[in-house]
Amino acid sequence: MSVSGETQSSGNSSITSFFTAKTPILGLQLYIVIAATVIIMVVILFLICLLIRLNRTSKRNCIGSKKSSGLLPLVADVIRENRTTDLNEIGGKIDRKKEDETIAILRKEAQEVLEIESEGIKGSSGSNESSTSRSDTSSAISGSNESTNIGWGRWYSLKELEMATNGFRAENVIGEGGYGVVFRGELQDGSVVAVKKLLNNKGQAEKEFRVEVEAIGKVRHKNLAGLLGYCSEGAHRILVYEYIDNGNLEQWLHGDVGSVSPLTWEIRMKIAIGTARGLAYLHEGLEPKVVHRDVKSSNILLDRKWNPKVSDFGLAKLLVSEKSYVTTRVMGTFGYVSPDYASTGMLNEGSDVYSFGVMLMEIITGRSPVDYSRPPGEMNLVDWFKGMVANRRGEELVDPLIEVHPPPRSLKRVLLICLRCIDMDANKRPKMGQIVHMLEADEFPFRSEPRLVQEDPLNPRLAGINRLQLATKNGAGDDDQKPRGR
Ligand SMILES: Nc1ncnc2c1ncn2[C@@H]1O[C@H](COP(=O)(O)OP(=O)(O)OP(=O)(O)O)[C@@H](O)[C@H]1O
Repeated sequence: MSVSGETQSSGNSSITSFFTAKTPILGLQLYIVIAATVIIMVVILFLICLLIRLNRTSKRNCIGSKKSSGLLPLVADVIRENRTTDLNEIGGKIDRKKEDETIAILRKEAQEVLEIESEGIKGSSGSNESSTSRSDTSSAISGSNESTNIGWGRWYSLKELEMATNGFRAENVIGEGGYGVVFRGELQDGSVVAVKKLLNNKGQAEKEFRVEVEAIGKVRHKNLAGLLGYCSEGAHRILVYEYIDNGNLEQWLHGDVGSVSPLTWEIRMKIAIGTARGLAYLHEGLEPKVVHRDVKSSNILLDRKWNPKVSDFGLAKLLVSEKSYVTTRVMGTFGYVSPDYASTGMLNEGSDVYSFGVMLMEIITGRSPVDYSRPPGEMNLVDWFKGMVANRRGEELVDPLIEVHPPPRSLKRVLLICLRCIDMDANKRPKMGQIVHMLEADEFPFRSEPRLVQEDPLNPRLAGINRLQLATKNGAGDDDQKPRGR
């Protein structure tokens, strides 16, 4: 018993001395080295597990997005993440729940457009000719070897677009912008499209062009002019859009429409809200978000029911979601570009919000952002507008061509929305989703269907502006749905 006890104690002491023996590692005792190694391994294992977990989550998100791709724009959780704390609204706080509802509605609207298209039903403009649906267009030349379905839309051959536009004839020209000429085109089945022939002075490579167009083409919302497809042959770069048949907002605001504008206050607000919805969808309903970069009245197309459709994605660039801005060449149109974007070239949604604010001022006043024909203090719309509001002369801002003035409370609210949009501090500007919500606030009495259709669209007072040429070419004179000057 005592021998075995001695043996045991000598065993214990040899184990102890083994573990307490000094090692070559910094002269530390063995048990300390073992303990440190174990701790390090546990930490490493923990980190590996964490990484695996994170990786799985991101893959799941990716798969989620991919599942929604194809025809469906990528709708991501980024909407929630993008929400800033800047929710102070005029006269109170924006209700977050309502804001959520707004985003949900935007998503639903996008989904509806896709469903309509996939069912091959005509678009929502109410006109037989306008808003040719993608399915219509797809079926237009089905059977042609040259046509290719590209998932979200169509690839068009140069030949069929030449045929559609009578060889890109001058008579088919709807208008010309900084990026090319827009033609009215009629496909073989009679459906009408807008064919935008890009200047391609960049000599953009086919692949680069295709990548950009593919990204834009998937975007669908009832307040966005939908891209139906494209053509890329040789040096030709052509975009094919749904045709919106009632001109653009600039023409209606600044064209010769007579002494009373067909754009009543209610119609103007309908246009403002629809435009805000389209932009909110670009900013908050897509992943990666899309900044338009050239929000202005000539890029707001109108259908016969005064539904606005934001057009011209030629300038739109996709933003990578991790970045809050991208630095790029300053683009946009004089008078609409936010001072921060112009001076730094830093682009984010706030630049669009500023431009939207200027456009809202234009909608209220009927004045162009820059008008050299006015007295010096009134040439710059933003400066004049701010001065008028500061001097409590808001009532005088309303376009004299608006026959029935808005209720003072509604007017005041919209004036203040304008001012918030053009805040010099880009971070203080509201998000487009918030603007939708503010514009739709209950105080506005324009929930009911506005006076949509006015009288003679061929009013000679409109003769100088493009829309009349458009209307005439389209045979719009026979359609009693079209807007009329009074
Ligand atoms: N999908 C469309 N349906 C009907 N008309 C269109 C369509 N897209 C553009 N237009 C019209 O074609 C004309 C030229 O448009 P475009 O977008 O090329 O130039 P812009 O907006 O006037 O100038 P910028 O290039 O500086 O944006 C405008 O009158 C516009 O209203």
